[in-house]
Amino acid sequence: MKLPDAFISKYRRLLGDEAPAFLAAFDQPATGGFRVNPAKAEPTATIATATGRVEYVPTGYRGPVDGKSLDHVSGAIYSQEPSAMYVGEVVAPQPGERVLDLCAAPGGKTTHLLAKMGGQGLLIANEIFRKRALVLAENLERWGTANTVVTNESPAELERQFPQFFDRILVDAPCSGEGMFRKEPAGMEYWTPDYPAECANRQRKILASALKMLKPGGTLVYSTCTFAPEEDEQTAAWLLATYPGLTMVPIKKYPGMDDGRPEWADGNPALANAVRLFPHHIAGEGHFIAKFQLAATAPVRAADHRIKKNKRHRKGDRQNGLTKEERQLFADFCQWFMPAYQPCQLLTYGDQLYDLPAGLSSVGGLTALRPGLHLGTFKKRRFEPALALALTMRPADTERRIELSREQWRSYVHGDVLPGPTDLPNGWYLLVCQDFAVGFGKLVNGTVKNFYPKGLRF
Ligand SMILES: C[S@@+](CC[C@H](N)C(=O)[O-])C[C@H]1O[C@@H](n2cnc3c(N)ncnc32)[C@H](O)[C@@H]1O
Repeated sequence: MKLPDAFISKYRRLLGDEAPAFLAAFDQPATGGFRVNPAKAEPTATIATATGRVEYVPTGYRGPVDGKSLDHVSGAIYSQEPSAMYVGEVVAPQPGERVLDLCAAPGGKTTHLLAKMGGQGLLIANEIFRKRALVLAENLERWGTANTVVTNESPAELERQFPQFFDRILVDAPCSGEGMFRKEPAGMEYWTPDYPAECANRQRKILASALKMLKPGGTLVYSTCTFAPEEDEQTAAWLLATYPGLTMVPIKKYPGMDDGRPEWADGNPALANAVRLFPHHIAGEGHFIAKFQLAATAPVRAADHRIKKNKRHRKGDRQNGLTKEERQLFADFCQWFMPAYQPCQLLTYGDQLYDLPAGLSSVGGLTALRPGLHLGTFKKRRFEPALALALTMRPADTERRIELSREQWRSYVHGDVLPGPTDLPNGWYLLVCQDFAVGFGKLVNGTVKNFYPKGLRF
């Protein structure tokens, strides 16, 4: 790979004797991997093609991912290169906590955090760029999760809405991406000797917002996929120098992981608590991770978070934005399909019905692409369940299910109408293939009408 000359001389200077091995790693192929979704059936077909486990991530494997496979499309796996997987382990969110993933798209780390939270608590996944936020929403929908709100906001706007609110915050920052050069060599075109310092400036602004949202006693994880000390140790040093309430939390180092380099910043020995994953020491593309804890001194904010109500939904006989007719339609659907379902807080956005996770009383003040679990759409006098709901379910969660063969699943994701059982009553069914919930179908007199979203068909 033709690396920029200034990049080569910079790392020769920084790494000395190690530089040849570091630079040679850029000529090796990129490392692939995937994590398994613990909330779904085991993706045995993809695991069978794995080349090994990721030693430091219980759900992590090395190996290729087929983006059109049943395992991927049903959200049983997420494709992620191995060194990026360590970030979720370091954040280590607990079930029931409030977690913010501030720079979340396309969602690799978010899905990892969600898996660790086991469906309990609240996760806000934010992305500043709308197009990327839409991809994030789609990836999280496939992973299948009820306790997530996807927002498309600037860190500064979120900071106004969530003062001292979160137990854990991840800032997986936009960076100079030197660890992505192998996978996406085009990234080198943006690289100049000054680029890391420009990125560092932006990172400091994002981190300043993040800290305003962290509860006293809470933890902040800062990570990048670059090797540049300006963004890595020097940003961590800036945090410690600027916020006296912050201390660095030591991160466990597995074989092949390096300490942070205090000498690449202001010499503060605490910086050694950070971790560096270098591609010439451990198989992966490369990452820097630092973890901080905020002192538990300031008063903690009250538990319930209130933001403006969505004005659209205050009129008439509406409760939480639902008309009487809509409430009835959804109750009828629940009775038929999921009688045990206990919604947290139903809420409508136009004709879309969501279940807002506990801990938020509304998302009216935010640009929320997914204000919780997308349950479905109200059409003229009927309710149509959403793919997102199907993908949060285990087949055993409903008796209204129809098994598809692998060939039928291929026809389903292609958008075809399928032959169905003739001995079942008409109505909505969860379609299941090899223990994975794959979507909804409507059985009408022995035919399964296809409700797989048109934009996802292949
Ligand atoms: C390294 S990527 C995040 C990757 C993601 N965490 C994952 O694991 O899939 C950084 C993200 O920060 C976003 N970003 C760029 N500028 C930003 C800003 N000023 N504030 C917040 N996020 C920003 C980028 O659009 C990008 O999606």
